[in-house]
Amino acid sequence: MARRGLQSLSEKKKVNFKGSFSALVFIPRFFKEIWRTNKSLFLGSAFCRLIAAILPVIILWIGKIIIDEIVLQAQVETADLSRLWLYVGIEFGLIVVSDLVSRAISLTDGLLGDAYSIKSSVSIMRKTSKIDMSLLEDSEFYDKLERARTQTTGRVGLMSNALGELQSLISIGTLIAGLIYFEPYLIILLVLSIIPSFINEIWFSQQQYSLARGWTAERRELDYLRYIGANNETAKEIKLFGLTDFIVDRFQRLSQDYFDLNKKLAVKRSALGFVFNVLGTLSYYGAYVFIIYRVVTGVITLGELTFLSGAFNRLTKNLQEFFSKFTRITESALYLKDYFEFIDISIEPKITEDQHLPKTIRLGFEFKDVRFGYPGSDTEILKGISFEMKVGEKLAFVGQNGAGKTTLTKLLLRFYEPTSGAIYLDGININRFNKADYQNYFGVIFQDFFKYEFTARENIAIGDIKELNNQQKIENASELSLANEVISELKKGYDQQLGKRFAKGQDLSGGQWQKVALARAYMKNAEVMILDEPTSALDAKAESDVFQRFIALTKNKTSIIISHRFSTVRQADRILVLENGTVLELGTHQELIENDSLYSELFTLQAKGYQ
Ligand SMILES: Nc1ncnc2c1ncn2[C@@H]1O[C@H](COP(=O)(O)OP(=O)(O)OP(=O)(O)O)[C@@H](O)[C@H]1O
Repeated sequence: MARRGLQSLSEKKKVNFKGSFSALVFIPRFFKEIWRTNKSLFLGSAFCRLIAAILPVIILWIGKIIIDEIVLQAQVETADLSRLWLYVGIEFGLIVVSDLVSRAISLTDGLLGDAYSIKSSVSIMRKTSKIDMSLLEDSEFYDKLERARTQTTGRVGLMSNALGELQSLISIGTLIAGLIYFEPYLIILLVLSIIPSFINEIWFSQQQYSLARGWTAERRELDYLRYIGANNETAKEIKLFGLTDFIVDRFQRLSQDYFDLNKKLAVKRSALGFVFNVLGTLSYYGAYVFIIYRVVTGVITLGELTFLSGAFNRLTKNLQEFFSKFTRITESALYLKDYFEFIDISIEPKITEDQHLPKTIRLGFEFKDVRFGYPGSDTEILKGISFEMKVGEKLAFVGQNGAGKTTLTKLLLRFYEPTSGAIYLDGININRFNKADYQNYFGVIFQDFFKYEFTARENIAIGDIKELNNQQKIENASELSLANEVISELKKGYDQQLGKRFAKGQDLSGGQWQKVALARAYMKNAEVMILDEPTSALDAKAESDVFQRFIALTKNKTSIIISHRFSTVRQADRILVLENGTVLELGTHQELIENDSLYSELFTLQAKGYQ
């Protein structure tokens, strides 16, 4: 097999220098967000950093005064040490303050980081909920979402780094002022020592980001393999089908490629980093020799030597740190770009949603020559669907697997828009209504409903979450879906945690989960009910019970049932038979049986099976 990863890096889009610097424009907006997260913590952190920035030069200065005082007192006959002890006392005080301030910085950064992380995670969740399904299924978009989501800790790191950078800048400024005051020539050596490591840092972090970004899709696959390889939901099949080696091999192959590329880069970075560091040390010793020479020739004092060598040493370190932090900042700023681009995705509807949603349906829905293919796929799934669903009508969708039944409901629910043709509600194109209001019109249970690992009560209330505390409503809904039978057997009843993920959780059987999920559809008195294979996991008796209740409750209510069970389907007012994305037949059970086409064939086949 080709070494997919190694080959693919060069093929992947690389981010250039300009790209990484341009991402810095997001920094001010980032700080605005942090500022809004917690103003007092932000101010506290900024204040502490300002103190921390000017402390080094003051401490070095006091050190110089102490040395000069010692030299002076050693030369006089009757030494007066009182001033010396005062200076030592001041230095001690400054060291204590320095320690206190650095702890305060860690504390405020930690708290601010946590608060910001919560805020940005919430923003991502809220934004995701507003985004079209078609975008969420687009892999390029999904990668962006993943980068925005997984880089939360990176953004918190960016915050500390960026604030630290400002601190370093002030610190460097004060130290340089000190150097210039005594020995301006030392600046030249300083600049020389710093340039190589700066270039080194920028170049490598650029490569690192390119690698990480180019590999988003593969990392997503790795995460998925890691998930299915060690997960209680997949354990049964993995054991039974002996899939461990298959999954582990796939994981290892993919991660080895990434590891190799990363290793190559890390080794190069360390080796060159070492060489450039030696250059830095060399320039420090150059400066040191120069200063010693100046002391010996009597140009500067011993105290000034301590100050200058200390300041030079600190400066080279600070500058190196400044540049490496700077590259880390440009690197994280690129992730910031992903985050803001995600948050800024326009969710403006393509068509003005200018129509008022009718309180109740007057005429019904009409599909007019609806065609549709999923985004990113060339296959047309619905090929010119036209039919009417009158108000109060119970319609059943029937057809073989993949015929397009669920897709039809997804269009009705406006998860996707038809490629051509349109759907009308009381004669108005449904995309003219406010989407959230329109979707609120429906009570739905999906075929692939989600099993929320929440309590039973919450699982049901999800159908209309603002009614979470309305016990009566929850109980009514669970009676209709037969979920009450399941809940009465749970140790903690409605408060029972469901699923296995959390402590004291109790898992349910497929049919039991389905009853709980079905109750969601009953939570609101929706205008339209859609049940997509709601009873596939139920036993025959439960299915019949559930449907009797459904029929009674939805008398004169507009509803759609998708089912493969004809005992259920035949109870609908009319049945729409889909074949390969087209409407094959539409009529009552009796009409279709007499029609002697696909429906009557499938019905007879199933009826025989039950004999
Ligand atoms: N998100 C998607 N992206 C691309 N293709 C999809 C997507 N969802 C469904 N399809 C394709 O659309 C076709 C119709 O699927 P749909 O789920 O509507 O069928 P269905 O009639 O409900 O089938 P079933 O009885 O198996 O539930 C299938 O060929 C399926 O592969």
